[in-house]
Amino acid sequence: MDSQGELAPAVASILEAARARPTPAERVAVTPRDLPSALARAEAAGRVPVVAEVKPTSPTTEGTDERDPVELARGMVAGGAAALSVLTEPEHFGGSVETLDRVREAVDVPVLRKDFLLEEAQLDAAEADVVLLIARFLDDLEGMLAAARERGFQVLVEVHDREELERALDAGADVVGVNNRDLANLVVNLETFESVAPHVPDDVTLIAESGIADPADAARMRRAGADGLLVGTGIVRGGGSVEANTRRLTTPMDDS
Ligand SMILES: O=C(O)c1ccccc1NCC(=O)[C@H](O)[C@H](O)COP(=O)(O)O
Repeated sequence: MDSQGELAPAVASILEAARARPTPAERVAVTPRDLPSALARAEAAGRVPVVAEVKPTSPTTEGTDERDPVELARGMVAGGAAALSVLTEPEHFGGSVETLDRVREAVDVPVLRKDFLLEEAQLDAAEADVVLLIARFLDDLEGMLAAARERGFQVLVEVHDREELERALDAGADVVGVNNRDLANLVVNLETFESVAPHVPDDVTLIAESGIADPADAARMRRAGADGLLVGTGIVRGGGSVEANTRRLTTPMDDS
């Protein structure tokens, strides 16, 4: 075990690749589309607020999705997604900054850059509306949060337990994601969100991440307090078209 706790070999490999990635010299400045408002608008329109993820592959997925990410993104928006997430990590998730650029150009909803950012200069690799910062991997979370906001980004701070939640709140996070995937073994368990959510203040936008496979899972996460749901696999590998899979999740069940 290291200072970041026990990590699955795939996660250690993701971090090693992130440390080795070259950083851009020029600083970006973005005018973001607002994520909390987009989630609220979806809810007001009677939809479950879903952030749908363009996720070509991952350490827990077989094969690579070769479909055009822009077509997938358009299908997700047509299916009612309030916002999108685009993986930009290339080595383990098949993502790219170019994909993010193309998707953001093609849609008008907020787009989250999903990556494993470890240092300030890595923020400058892409223009997105929201960037993900994973509390576990950032000793100076407050510094990275400030650096991201200075560039105009909104920030989703990801946590996995109450201790990380306290660090995120102390650092000033106002959008928090609780990831149901255990970084030690990559197993997803929706109880993770349920155990952390009650401790999140009401004025923080709260997102449930990972392992949401069907409308019953979505309703369960909403009942536990999620303002938004981040869904990748259930939409891109869900059996039907991406549009149909997204609509299935954005349509409330009777009890949600
Ligand atoms: O998805 C993985 O296999 C994975 C492995 C190691 C670290 C992170 C990983 N996923 C990142 C994510 O947080 C998810 O892509 C995202 O929350 C969507 O999850 P899902 O709906 O379960 O695809």
